[in-house]
Amino acid sequence: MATRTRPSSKRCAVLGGSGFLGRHLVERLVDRGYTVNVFDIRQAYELPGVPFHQGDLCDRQALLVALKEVSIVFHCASPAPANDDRALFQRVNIDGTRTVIQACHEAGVQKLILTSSASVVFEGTDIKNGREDLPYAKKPIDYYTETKIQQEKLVLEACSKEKGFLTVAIRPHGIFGPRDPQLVPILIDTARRGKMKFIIGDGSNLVDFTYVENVVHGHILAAEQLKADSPLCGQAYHITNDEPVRFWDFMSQILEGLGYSAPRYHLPYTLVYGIALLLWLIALVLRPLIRINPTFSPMRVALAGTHHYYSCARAKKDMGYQPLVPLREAIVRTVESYPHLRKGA
Ligand SMILES: NC(=O)C1=CN([C@@H]2O[C@H](COP(=O)(O)OP(=O)(O)OC[C@H]3O[C@@H](n4cnc5c(N)ncnc54)[C@H](OP(=O)(O)O)[C@@H]3O)[C@@H](O)[C@H]2O)C=CC1
Ligand SMILES: CC(C)CCC[C@@H](C)[C@H]1CC[C@H]2C3=C(CC[C@]12C)[C@@]1(C)CCC(=O)C[C@@H]1CC3
Repeated sequence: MATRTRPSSKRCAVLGGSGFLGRHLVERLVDRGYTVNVFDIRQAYELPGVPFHQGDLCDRQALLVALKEVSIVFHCASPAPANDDRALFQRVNIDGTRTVIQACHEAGVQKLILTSSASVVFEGTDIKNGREDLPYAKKPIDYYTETKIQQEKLVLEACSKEKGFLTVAIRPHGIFGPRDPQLVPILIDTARRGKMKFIIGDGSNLVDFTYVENVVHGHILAAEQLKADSPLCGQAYHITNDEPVRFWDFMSQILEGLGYSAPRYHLPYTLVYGIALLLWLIALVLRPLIRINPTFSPMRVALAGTHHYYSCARAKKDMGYQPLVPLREAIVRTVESYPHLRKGA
């Protein structure tokens, strides 16, 4: 094997660095004095002093260029969860992650920080203050979750103190904040189409929504504290705002903040879930002829109608994690960042 110069511990690469979380991570890393390479299938922005490498993470040769002399890799690339393309999830989240691990070995990378998801343990039923020792979902609710589970296992199993390759998985939940392409835009689009009138269930279910800067903070802490003698090696960590909130109160605050009415009428959870499942099956059967993506997918209905909040005690204990931005402030900042989605804009 060719001799490699030892990479600086502040030299990193962000895979998926054009995405919502990835870009916030890149900006914070640059602020903290890291040298950052961005790798993504598309280039969404330019940042002075930040080289951009466009490529597919399934392409090992393309990855190797971006990983040259890098010591830390943050892997936060994934197809969007709303996508229903099983083959794409398999290719990117599973095969692609194998390729990332292999490329890290070849490039002499020392640490791999994976953005996993708290939903790897979610099966569509209540989770209250769930800890990381909950078993992976036996019946994952969609292809996204199924492949995030396999991806997390691959990364954590690759952790090897002997080889000097350390890995950790961060499991955020319900990330939101400026430039998020999912939560706020989908919510407002649904409201504009007159479909945000109903609360699914009794509205008392508690959920974690996590401000993007807190998720970034969790990733950087993990990278800085991941050492051969630390408890972080090969472990998964929930990173949340540590302030579970009623799902429908959170949605109402965003809606009202942007000038829309909050939903008021209740519909039984099982009825809505049954309809969502039926529509999903119809969409599956019709797929060869037409692609339909119903707004209320079974996954979204389950997320909207059950408790699912997670303990981040392990992250507090092992890496001194504390959310930096409280929920109330995070909602204000988020609402202010979407003037174009305000009612009447
Ligand atoms: N948003 C959330 O609430 C949560 C997200 N996560 C995880 O956080 C991570 C980041 O999510 P988020 O920022 O919301 O997602 P984004 O879709 O905004 O970012 C993911 C980025 O990865 C890119 N990408 C997709 N496929 C490939 C590929 N084959 N090669 C290179 N780049 C690729 C995407 O490009 P393109 O857009 O063109 O597909 C996109 O730029 C993901 O791993 C996700 O699973 C976990 C918990 C919650
Ligand atoms: C139409 C409304 C009932 C819901 C609108 C908001 C939803 C789009 C979001 C509410 C919870 C979010 C969420 C995710 C995506 C966006 C929501 C469904 C994830 C599935 C993103 C990826 C993950 O790893 C888990 C997230 C859970 C919460």
